[in-house]
Amino acid sequence: MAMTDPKRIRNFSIIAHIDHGKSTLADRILELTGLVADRDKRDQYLDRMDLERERGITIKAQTVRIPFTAADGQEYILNLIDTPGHVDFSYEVSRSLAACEGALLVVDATQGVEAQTLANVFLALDNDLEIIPVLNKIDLPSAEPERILQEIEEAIGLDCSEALMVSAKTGDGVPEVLERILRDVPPPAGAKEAPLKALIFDSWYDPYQGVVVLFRILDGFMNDGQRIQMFSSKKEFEITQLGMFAPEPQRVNYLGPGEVGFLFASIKDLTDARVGDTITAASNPTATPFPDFKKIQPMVFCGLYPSEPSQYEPLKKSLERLQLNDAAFNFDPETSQALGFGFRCGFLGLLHMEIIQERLEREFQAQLIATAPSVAYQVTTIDGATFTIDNPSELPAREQIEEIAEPYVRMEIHVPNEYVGSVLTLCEEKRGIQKDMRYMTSSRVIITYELPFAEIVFDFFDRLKSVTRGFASMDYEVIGFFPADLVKLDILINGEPMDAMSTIAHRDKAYHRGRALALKLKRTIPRQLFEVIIQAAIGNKIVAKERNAPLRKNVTAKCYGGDITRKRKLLEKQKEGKRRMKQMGNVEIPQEAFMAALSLDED
Ligand SMILES: Nc1nc2c(ncn2[C@@H]2O[C@H](COP(=O)(O)OP(=O)(O)OP(=O)(O)O)[C@@H](O)[C@H]2O)c(=O)[nH]1
Repeated sequence: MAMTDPKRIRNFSIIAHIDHGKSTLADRILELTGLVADRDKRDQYLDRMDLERERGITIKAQTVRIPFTAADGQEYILNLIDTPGHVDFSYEVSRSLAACEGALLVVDATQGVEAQTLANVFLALDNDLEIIPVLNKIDLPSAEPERILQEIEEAIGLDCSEALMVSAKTGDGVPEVLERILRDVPPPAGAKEAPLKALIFDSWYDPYQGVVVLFRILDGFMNDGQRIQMFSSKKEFEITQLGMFAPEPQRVNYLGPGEVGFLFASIKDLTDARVGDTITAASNPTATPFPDFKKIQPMVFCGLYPSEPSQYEPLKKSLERLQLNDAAFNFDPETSQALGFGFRCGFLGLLHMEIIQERLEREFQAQLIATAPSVAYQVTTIDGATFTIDNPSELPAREQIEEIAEPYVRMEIHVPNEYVGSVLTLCEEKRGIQKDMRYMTSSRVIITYELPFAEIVFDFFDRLKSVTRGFASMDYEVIGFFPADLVKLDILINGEPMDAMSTIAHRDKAYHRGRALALKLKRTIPRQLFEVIIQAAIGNKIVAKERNAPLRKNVTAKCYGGDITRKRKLLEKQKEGKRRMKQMGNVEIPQEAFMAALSLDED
């Protein structure tokens, strides 16, 4: 096979707010170009993992090479590079975009510009991409193409006079999308003679082949069998297989400038092929790697403990396997006085954490106790040492602390104007500092706040959703650590400190939180055969005390006169609860109690 002339290549992504139809449009494109025959067709071909399909989100970037005969009779190669669709993965999105020259900006014609539409557009503009506006779902009676086009022009400043109107569902307008990509997305401009320079925009672990690396060549070319070097670590590997997804993996002997492909090189560790790194030739390395390579840092942490000590080793193995496939996830052994031996795990954000926890339970059937998530804090002690803690129980004693700094995010919230008041109230309650508020259109407002990340970890998204009836969309990025007046809030059960339940709170809120948490725990921890005293403490000061009276009779005796269904329900519920109980001393504590800190404000 001859090397493809870069003039005949177009590399593009699809960017959109969640649910605006990115995956559906990708499916129609594959179908239209004959890549996925009807009988193999399954919806949302690009979302390969079951979990992603169930949740309807795209986590791992996937790419497809699409041969396409244009109206002018010429053969072209379109490389569609899929991007992850959630804020937690914005670095991965930006690296996928860096591998392209253009992007289809898909906007739902019934919804308009949302927070992640804008965030993704900015990432695309940062990467100098040609942006093609595409209005989707025009088959729906509620579509308002005129209004939405105006919104895009006003909010983004993008010329929409030639915007495409499509229905990814029916396929209407999709052929025009392909022709437009050929016309407007510039072909790649790389130098064939220059040293090899390729960008890693995705990588994952395959149990049979080791690490699979997806890359885009900027300059030079890559041969099967070649020795390559990872620029950041200078580690060298020999390519054992070079290929491309068409859409199934297909082996090739070489790839040239502008091409997108995958390689295997007996790489065992995903951290040796990080997204954003530059691949070059071991014999003749490039002097100019891709800029902005960064090792992504986890921002949210929680403890994961086996519910039985005998499950420690299996849990460790499961975590190791998950880590193989996710360079952004990390874990270290930790010991809790209350929970015993377990692991401190770090995630990019809350969604990432949920996904990992779900995968653990699903794929490895591990029984877990997860502690409430926390952010990292920077602590400076009076003797001048500064360090980061990712577990509230590690906070030194008050008298040793000079300063505690917590991470802040800058958040943009898009909301119809009737909900502005509720959003402001919520952000103020969460210690936010308003930075900006402007009308995007006469009825939609963009509110910008700086907020402590810790406050977001505690139930912010659910609250935002409920106060705006689901009409708000948001996007955020971490902007740095800032000092705050923070204290540790401890929980004691029958006088024993429960280190796994410690949280860090702002001094102004700690007292109220302590009381709310104690009350919530009283409700969550089932009554036992003896009295259970639940206390909340700040330093040595007890700020709340609740008491669960001992259980005297059989639980079912509590049920009203012989209502058998209710009785059965209660018993089933108890059984369910049993699976996730942790014996602490002699008190049985259910999983929900460890998460109690997350939803205090609703009560
Ligand atoms: N009526 C109509 N529905 C559509 C159209 N395109 C997509 N949908 C529906 O909109 C929903 C979201 O579409 P997806 O393609 O999953 O959206 P997405 O942007 O890929 O979502 P994420 O993967 O979560 O980012 C699905 O239920 C689709 O069936 C369209 O043109 N018309």
